[in-house]
Amino acid sequence: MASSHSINASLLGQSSNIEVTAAELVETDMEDEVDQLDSDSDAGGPEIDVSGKQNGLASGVRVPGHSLLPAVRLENIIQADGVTGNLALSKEGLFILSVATEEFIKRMAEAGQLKASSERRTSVNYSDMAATTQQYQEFMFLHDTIPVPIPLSEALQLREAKEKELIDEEPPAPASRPFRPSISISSSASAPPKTKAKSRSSTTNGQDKRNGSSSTTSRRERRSGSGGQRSSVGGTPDVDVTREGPWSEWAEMPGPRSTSGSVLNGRSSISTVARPSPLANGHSSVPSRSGTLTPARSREESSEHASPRHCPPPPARSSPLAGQEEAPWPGQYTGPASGFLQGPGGPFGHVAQNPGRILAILSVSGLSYLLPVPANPKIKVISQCSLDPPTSLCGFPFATTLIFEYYTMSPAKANGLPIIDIAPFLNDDPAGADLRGSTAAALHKACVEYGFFYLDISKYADRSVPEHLTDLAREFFALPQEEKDKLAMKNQDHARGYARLKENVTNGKADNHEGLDIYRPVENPDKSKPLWGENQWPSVPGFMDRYEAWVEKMKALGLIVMRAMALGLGMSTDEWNELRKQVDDSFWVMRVIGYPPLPNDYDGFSCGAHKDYGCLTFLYADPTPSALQVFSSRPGAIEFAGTDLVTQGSEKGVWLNADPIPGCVVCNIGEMWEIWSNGLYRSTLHQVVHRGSNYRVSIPFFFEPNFDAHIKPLAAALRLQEAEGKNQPIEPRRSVVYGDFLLAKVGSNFEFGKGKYDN
Ligand SMILES: O=C(O)CCC(=O)C(=O)O
Ligand SMILES: [Fe+2]
Repeated sequence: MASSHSINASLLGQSSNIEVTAAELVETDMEDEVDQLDSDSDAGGPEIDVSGKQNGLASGVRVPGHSLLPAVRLENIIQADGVTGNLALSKEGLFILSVATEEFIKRMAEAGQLKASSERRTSVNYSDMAATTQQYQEFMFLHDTIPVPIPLSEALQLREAKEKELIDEEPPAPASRPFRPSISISSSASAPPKTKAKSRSSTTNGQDKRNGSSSTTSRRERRSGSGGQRSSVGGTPDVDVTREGPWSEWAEMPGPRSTSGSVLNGRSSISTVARPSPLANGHSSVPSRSGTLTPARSREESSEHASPRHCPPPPARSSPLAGQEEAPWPGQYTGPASGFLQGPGGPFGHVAQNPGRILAILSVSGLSYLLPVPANPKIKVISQCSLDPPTSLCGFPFATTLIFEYYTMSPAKANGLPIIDIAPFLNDDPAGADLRGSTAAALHKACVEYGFFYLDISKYADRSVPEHLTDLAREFFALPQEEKDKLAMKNQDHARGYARLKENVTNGKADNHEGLDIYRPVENPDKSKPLWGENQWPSVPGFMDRYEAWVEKMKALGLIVMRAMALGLGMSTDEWNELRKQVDDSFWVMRVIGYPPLPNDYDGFSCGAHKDYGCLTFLYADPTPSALQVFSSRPGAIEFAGTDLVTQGSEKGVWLNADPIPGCVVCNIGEMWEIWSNGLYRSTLHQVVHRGSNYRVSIPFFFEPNFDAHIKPLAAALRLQEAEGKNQPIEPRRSVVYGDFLLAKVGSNFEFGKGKYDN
């Protein structure tokens, strides 16, 4: 025990500036494990050759075909964790593991070094390593293992306040009562965040402003209350696309990682049992690059490994949804180590700020509690843990630390946004015709009802590709400001390039993000013409190539989805061919956006409420939860929201979290589709409110019509509306040439920067 404390202290503590991690406050019994590992070697176990000489290598030299990591060390770790059960790892398996581990060490060390050098330091310290788990998707799974340190005084204050709050909320149970951990969270804590209902006038061509006072535009339309009319479409198959989809794929995958008090050896010492998962044995699973946990083991197998010592089965009454279908939590796990203790709003700030994945720690000094799980149908207990033995830290007794994880119903179910698998449209296999029909119908329904949906592209694009793009984006955003400013939009046509933090203004308020806009290249570029300049690419190695490849992929996806939508609208082949001609040379735009956390007192949003003005947006975002919000006035959504109704324009509704789902992009339709569909499809308001502690990156790709496309209501949409309206002829409403429409928006940006454009 002492050994781990001393290691922690040496890592974290400077006598003048003592820092502790949240994990230290949540004292665990992992010291036992550390001691045990140490004692392996102490007791004459295999010598650990840290020099690599065991492999005949000079220290520190990586030679292909050899590993610096002694196999015996890896074997010890694997055996100590019981990772492979009774199965032995072959020599090759072990070797590959050690090579991969070396690669991991290298990458993480490089990431830490990058952070240190960005602050002009020569030594990489703890906080640099902790920062990597905030900044790089591939290390985010270590979020709780290497929590960002907070000052001791702050941590103690938070803990004290938290304890006081808990004691105020519920009296301790009689001492004789059997220990039945539970926790009380006020129901308001589980409700979606209250976002300010912003009062904005309804403008048809809302203008964005840059630099606060300017009259320039960003690439978003800022309209409120001007959504497309909702109408249901008769005769369309009513397909429920909120299917298991990726959920079923993940059913065998671990959900959120068990809260780990472990700091140094990276092994979790806390187990979960309420929802059987490979984590039930208390081990950190092997992460994929996305930070999701990959090894899929059967439920039986995982419960076998459950440690009864740490994992009492949940009380029968623990879950108000007991017996209902268990759904794994797919999003990025946000552990108490940072989110809870450091989240805005102090203790429970995390809870309030992150509905959907509520975690709570109850540290009790010598008391047992029976606190009722709130009778709130939105809350489902997914795991609980108790830690023993009783211990103390910094003089504070910790008789028992309880950790509960709650989450509201799975986001797809909670937010109701459909998940649509595009796979049937990836080929023309005649056997897939039925599936294509139902997918097209599902798309139609999603566009009528929400204007937003998840597009499952897991069979189309490897997840690692956009993940890598976010890493590249982080590299770019981590550059010194003056480097980024070299790509300023004003150096080109005022549309292509980099916009600083808060430069983009929505609804009169500066957005708390920075971004890089890349547009479809044009022939004969001329930066003196709006939109007609050249793209400005960061010099980050690989950036341009990787992003260009993604653009190609997304352009092709645009055509695939358009075809599916044409089918959903009941268009004939000829009609589709006509529509295709309007989008086959898309004047696409790609944004790379970086969002620092929104300051608590910030009078604005990460990205204010707006509608996208083009055709289709495919949004890939890192796994940060509770950032992108979609406005919905559907009755189901309102019911879910309870009292959190907000008014946007003339509509009452609710902001739903559109958290990322692995393998999916969030897709929404822009205003061009409102025109094509004569208002049948909705272009929906959305906003970003990123209150997490990490730096969020998103990469929306805007698949737009051709520059010269003449957009007007499609005959198929009018037919549908007429059928619905008992065959009364419907007047087409609006029509625009896309390029003119775009210039009207972005042109004013140009005028602001350059003086009036005169062609
Ligand atoms: O970052 C996001 O999640 C959304 C960004 C967005 O809506 C936009 O750029 O239009
Ligand atoms: Fe948007």
